[in-house]
Amino acid sequence: MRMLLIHSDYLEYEVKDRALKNPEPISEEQKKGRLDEVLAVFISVEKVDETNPEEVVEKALTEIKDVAGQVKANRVFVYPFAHLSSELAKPDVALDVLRKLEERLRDEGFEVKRAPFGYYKAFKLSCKGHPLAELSRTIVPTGEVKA
Ligand SMILES: C[C@@H](O)[C@H](N)C(=O)N[C@H]1[C@@H](O)[C@H](n2cnc3c(N)ncnc32)O[C@@H]1CO
Repeated sequence: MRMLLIHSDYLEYEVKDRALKNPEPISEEQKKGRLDEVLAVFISVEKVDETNPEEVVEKALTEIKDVAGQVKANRVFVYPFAHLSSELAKPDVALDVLRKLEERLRDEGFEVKRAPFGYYKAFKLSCKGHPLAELSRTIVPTGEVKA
């Protein structure tokens, strides 16, 4: 899994078109979304993650909690983003991982939104620009090699 974490004044998105034959079903209200004062986490779920998705979710949770603690963010925006890796996991595995990560972040007390999966989306982001505002993390199941 590859994550790009951007501490932001806000992140907002608007669904434009489907990017997969079977995108995630969404309600009318999910077609647009915004969070202010948010840690935006752009995520590519990778093929290697398929060997142990549960472990990758927990490792991603640990990393996000660590960064959120450092930048003092209590809101997280989980944003499916297929452009951080050339070794993408299958969509059904990726969606399951992202849904589980969203759930676990909520368990830990974060206010969480997740952008819809399988769509082209317009988005606006305002990065805060402080030294920890732009970070990346690579996570793999134990025993796998980071590409
Ligand atoms: C396109 C661009 O504007 C938009 N932002 C986009 O990336 N859309 C992606 C993700 O929502 C999702 N998706 C599919 N596979 C994956 C994966 N392995 N990991 C994460 N997302 C995935 O399916 C879409 C097409 O790849």
